[in-house]
Amino acid sequence: MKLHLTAPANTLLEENIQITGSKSETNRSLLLQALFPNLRIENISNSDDAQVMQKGLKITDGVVDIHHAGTAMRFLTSYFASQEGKNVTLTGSQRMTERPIKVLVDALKDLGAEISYEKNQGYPPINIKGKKLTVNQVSLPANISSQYISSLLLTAPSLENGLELELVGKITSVPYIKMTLALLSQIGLENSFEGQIIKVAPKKVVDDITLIVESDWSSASYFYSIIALADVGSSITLSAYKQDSLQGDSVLAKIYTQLGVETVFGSNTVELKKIKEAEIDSLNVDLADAPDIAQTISVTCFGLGIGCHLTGLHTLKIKETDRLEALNTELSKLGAPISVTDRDLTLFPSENINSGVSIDTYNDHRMAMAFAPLALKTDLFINDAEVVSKSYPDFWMDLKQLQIGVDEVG
Ligand SMILES: O=C(O)C1=C[C@@H](OP(=O)(O)O)[C@@H](O)[C@H](O)C1
Ligand SMILES: C=C(OP(=O)(O)O)C(=O)O
Repeated sequence: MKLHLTAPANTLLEENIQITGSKSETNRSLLLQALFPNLRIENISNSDDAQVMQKGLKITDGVVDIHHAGTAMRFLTSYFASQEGKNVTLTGSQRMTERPIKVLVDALKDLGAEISYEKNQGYPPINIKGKKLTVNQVSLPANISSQYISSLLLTAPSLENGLELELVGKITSVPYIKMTLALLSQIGLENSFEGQIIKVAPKKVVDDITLIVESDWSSASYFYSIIALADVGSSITLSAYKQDSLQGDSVLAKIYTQLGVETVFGSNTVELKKIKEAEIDSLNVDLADAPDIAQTISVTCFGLGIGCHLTGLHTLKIKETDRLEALNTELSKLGAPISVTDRDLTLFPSENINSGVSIDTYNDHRMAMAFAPLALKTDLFINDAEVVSKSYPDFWMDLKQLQIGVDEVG
């Protein structure tokens, strides 16, 4: 599906939007619910990634296809490795077979797991024969993906002797690890994170607790971008959000103040208000803790005509696509003066935005959603726009609610 996006007649916006639950919190909660069936979950994400996770958790034998869902791939690996009697092959989309999993598989093998590669060493598909894991200490590199660590931590409480992880090297995407531990704490599972060591105690039963998933902050980023590009005085209210979020991407509230957007927290809402034009020439941010908002921020800066220097992007090359290359290619098509390395992105200030450009999305939901706000500045096309369903199936409907023109073209 190719979409033509055009500016709303009035770029002074005022709207309320309900956003689906965080896919990160949902997929963690679902795994915990599989281990402790008396847990309840509210505000579950309606994303594809949450659906494949739900389906995957029900399978005991045979092939589990998790499509593009990185969290499902990684979280289910530890889960199945520790489930005695289950024998599954975990696979996914073509891109998933290019996203590395060796660090996690090596750690699980050190704990006694039986896992083998079905095609390329170090990559899905993998075959897992579930076993009782009794070894409880392992070390693993922490600078490639935090999902390997969260995966081990989520399964840890169900292991006979719990788990002690030693994280080697600089730890990346730290808030996601803290989110995992916070959810364990919410259901009464003892854990600690000191320096490079994380410990989780074993437990067989937990109290009847309801986990309430906060709405997705990465999804909120596209509305931050829209408000930053809209007229001063515009406002969008998003629900359901809270100030003490578990999601690292809530750092958006702070980052976007530099782009003229104020965030006002209500009892379960955030109101994003454009209070002034951005007063900086260039935005400098380290996104090692919030890699998923790199695309949004670079496109906002381009739309505002300001530059940016985004660092800490070393994980972007192994996500749904090589996001650094994809941003370089698509922003260049729009006329942006941009350069990327394998860990940072620099955009120079420029006034010109080419119109009528077709943005390629590379099977990456965030490519589609990050470029969409540019419709406030110029008309553009989004190729394969259905990719948004990976995390935010209602995205295009919600844009229409803002009176942005969203029209399917042949
Ligand atoms: O644990 C999670 O829910 C996630 C961790 C991050 O991945 P990395 O740790 O690989 O950066 C993030 O990019 C991804 O969207 C979700
Ligand atoms: C990187 C992402 O997802 P995952 O790694 O879970 O596929 C994302 O949603 O931006």
